[in-house]
Amino acid sequence: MTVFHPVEEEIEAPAKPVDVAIEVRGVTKRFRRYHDRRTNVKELFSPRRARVKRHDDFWALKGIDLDIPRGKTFGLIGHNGSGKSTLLKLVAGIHRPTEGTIVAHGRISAMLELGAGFHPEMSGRDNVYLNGSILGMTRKQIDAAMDDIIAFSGLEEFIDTPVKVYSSGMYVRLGFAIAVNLEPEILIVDEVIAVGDEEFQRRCFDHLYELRRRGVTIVLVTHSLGLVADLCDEAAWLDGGKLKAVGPSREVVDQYLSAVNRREAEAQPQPQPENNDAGVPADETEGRTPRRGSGEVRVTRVDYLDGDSQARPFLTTGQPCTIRISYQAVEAVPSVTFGLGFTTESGVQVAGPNSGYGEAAFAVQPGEGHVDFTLDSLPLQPGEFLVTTAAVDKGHPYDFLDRAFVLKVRADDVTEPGLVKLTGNWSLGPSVP
Ligand SMILES: Nc1ncnc2c1ncn2[C@@H]1O[C@H](COP(=O)(O)OP(=O)(O)OP(=O)(O)O)[C@@H](O)[C@H]1O
Repeated sequence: MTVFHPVEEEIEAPAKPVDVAIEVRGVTKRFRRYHDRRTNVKELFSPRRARVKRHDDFWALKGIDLDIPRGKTFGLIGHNGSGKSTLLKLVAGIHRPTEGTIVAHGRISAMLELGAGFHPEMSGRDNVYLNGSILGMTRKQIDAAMDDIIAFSGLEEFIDTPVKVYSSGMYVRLGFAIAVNLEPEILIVDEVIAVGDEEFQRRCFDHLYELRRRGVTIVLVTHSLGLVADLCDEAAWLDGGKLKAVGPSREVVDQYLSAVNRREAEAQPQPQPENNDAGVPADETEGRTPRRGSGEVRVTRVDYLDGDSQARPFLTTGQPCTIRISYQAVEAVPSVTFGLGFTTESGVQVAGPNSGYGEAAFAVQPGEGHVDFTLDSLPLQPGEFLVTTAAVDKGHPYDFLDRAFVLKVRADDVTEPGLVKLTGNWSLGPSVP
């Protein structure tokens, strides 16, 4: 699990900048993907077999230029397969770049794949010595750190057992305990912390914050964007092996989230009243949602519009939006109050706005029409909400559709805990000595 790299190979320490821990220059990485394309007997004996191409070149990284500042915590984000782990492995010296150079100014301690860097037949304790010596530490130095490593790992009872019997969580515990306690100058962590249990993860993060305070350069790959925004000073976004953005972590996370949302919106068909069932109540399509009411006015669909009045498959936290309730009235109804209910899958009622009773109620003419509920800023946080619609008059239901629609909410920036985002102003009062 833990791979330590002393200052060596292309990771030389020239008398160069003091403010950059890792310099990545024009780095590309090509992987050969081998495959046997002989799929039938005829092909197997064909003389042309020799000319069949047996591998593809795959460029996992393309022309990466990056400076990772010394003493900063740096996050790498991007889709699955975008090249994050490959870049970490190049920095850790596990792979060599196909083109370009990587120079690391400092002793690297890396926590990459589960089990890498451990000898399975050796005990946890002996693996600590092994990793420590690879890192260039003396036995005395390792002895001095041993108690802390064992305590941090919580593996007191297993430390003299061969690591081959460890669970994946135990590997992570020992690996992280070694990586952070052997005084790295540059710590590289690839997602593996996520394997540990809740309590251990919290301890890891506390320790990462502590290392950060001590000025250790940390490079982190994670899919937790909140963590990147919180813990990291800067971040880089990789997309298809290319560097898409680099800069202050919150800005990069926001750009990435916007792009993910855009992609999702493009991938999903826009609800079209004529040919799409997306906004049609479930009972109309599957006959399963409880519907009640006298039926003079019936809700026919719900659409979600963005601030430009465009129908969207989802709405965005903090952005202006309109929820459009379409209805059909079989006769003129002088007083209709329209209402919406938002409920989580687990049944928590989040909000229930209505258009107002009595004087404020709408007079509806026969035929089709719609009512808009418009918000300057959507307070719902990302997730899926079940939407109930109601068309009533002072307690008399014309139409009530219980949780018949789904509203998807996405975020363009980092979200807060909870179902809703409260916007308000904070101010500090006078202090009393
Ligand atoms: N040793 C290898 N041989 C061939 N292809 C590889 C090898 N290692 C990685 N790849 C390919 O390179 C691409 C980038 O992989 P990488 O693991 O760096 O992505 P990632 O951004 O870390 O993804 P994830 O978020 O899923 O961990 C992938 O398409 C992967 O299949």
